[in-house]
Amino acid sequence: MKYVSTRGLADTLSFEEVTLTGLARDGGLYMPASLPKMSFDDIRALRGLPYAEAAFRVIRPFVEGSLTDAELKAMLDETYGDTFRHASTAPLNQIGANDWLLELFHGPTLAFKDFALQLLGRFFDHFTARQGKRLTILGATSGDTGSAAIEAVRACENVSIFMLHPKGRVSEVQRRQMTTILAPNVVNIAVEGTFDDCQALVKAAFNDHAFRDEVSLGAVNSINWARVMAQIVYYFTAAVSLGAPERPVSFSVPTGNFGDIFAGYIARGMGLPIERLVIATNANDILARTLKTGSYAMGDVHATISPSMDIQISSNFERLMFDLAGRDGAAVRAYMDTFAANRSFSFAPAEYAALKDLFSAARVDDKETSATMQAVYKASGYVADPHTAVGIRAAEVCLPATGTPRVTLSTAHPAKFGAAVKAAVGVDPVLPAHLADLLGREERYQTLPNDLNALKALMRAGGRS
Ligand SMILES: Cc1ncc(COP(=O)(O)O)c(C=O)c1O
Ligand SMILES: N[C@@H](CCOP(=O)(O)O)C(=O)O
Repeated sequence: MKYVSTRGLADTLSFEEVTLTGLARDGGLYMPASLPKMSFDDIRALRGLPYAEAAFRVIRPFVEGSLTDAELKAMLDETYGDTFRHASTAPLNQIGANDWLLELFHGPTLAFKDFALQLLGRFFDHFTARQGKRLTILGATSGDTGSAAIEAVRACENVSIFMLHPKGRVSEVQRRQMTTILAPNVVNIAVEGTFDDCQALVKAAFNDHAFRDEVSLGAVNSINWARVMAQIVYYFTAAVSLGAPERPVSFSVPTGNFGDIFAGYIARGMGLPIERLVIATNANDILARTLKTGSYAMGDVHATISPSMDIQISSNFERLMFDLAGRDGAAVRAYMDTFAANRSFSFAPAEYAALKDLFSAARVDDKETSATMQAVYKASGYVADPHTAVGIRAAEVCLPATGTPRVTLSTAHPAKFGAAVKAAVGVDPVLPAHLADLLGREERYQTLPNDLNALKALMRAGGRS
């Protein structure tokens, strides 16, 4: 499998190279040169398989030429074996006659990010050892990627990680999940700014080619194709559990950086019968507005009770733009240049029509999020986290109540957002045993202004200020 950049100017790479490269050198994101297809027979054959085996069948074509079957199998068995606390890894939980939650929070850091990052850590170990290379990871987090990435690489021999989070804008549990990991290869940085500022710093560091080569920069955000790839799998396992390929399924996906829902879009492109994909946003609604108007226009970042989605610039949207624009890198460059200059651009009419054909979208504010948490709790006793509640409400708004099953991705454990959950439903969600003493652990992190030079200096000094 070969990978091409959305901006059309960077080298075509193998899976191994893409995984270690992160952002393409032309500033774009890597995409598979063509999508592997799964026939209805292939999809049917996933029924009842252990998660790791289903993952093997879905992921195998994407890594072709970089990993042998035996290597991939071993990594998937390790990733989805003991590290997840639920026997079915990604269980479905029925909360209404036609409504299911796909619970993706049974991994070590209690959010869907573990599905991809536990695997990515193993790819890093394997490829850096094979190449005799060290990697300096620079990541940005609105709360969940950070802890999942740190957990995944803390024991990697050839990797160090610098993780940026927006100061005061992540929950206490999220912050502590990152800052209490005191391993020598982990540096946590609170940036005086928003998640978008953190993500812009990461991209600016990658676009500084001299610096990127000097420190051998790598990515754990969904900039890295391997992240999206791993997240494709659970769309297949959920859909076949509900009767696919004979019965189509719709998914509602709490969305920030557009990575998780983009994985659903890829699953559909591979042949999975997905009737509708719903983009569920909180008050940071750039994507819902884009669906309504055809213009992708930057707004202000609002702090919400679903803080992991407090994002305006959705990194992976560029991957969709690439497809909408007929995989024309020059067209994507023109859109991104217009966006950089004006903070907005408008899709050509045919592309806008295609976008609306592919996705629905809804904006769910904090009041509706809390009301949804209350309604779900009252109806079924289920305690949903606020991000999941955004997804549940968006499914209600965008999808018919009967017919095609509605599956909402449940992206985080409620205990990560205890204060918001308590305020909405009066229940104090309990952290699992391995995190029970989290609030008493020693924390270590540094604070930096939103400044690339300050960040580069800190990284050059190995995290010692
Ligand atoms: C709990 C939670 N839900 C949803 C999202 C949105 O996912 P994505 O950024 O892939 O759209 C995030 C962060 O990315 C998250 O941490
Ligand atoms: N919500 C994310 C933001 C980063 O998204 P990513 O999927 O690109 O890593 C977070 O929790 O950090």
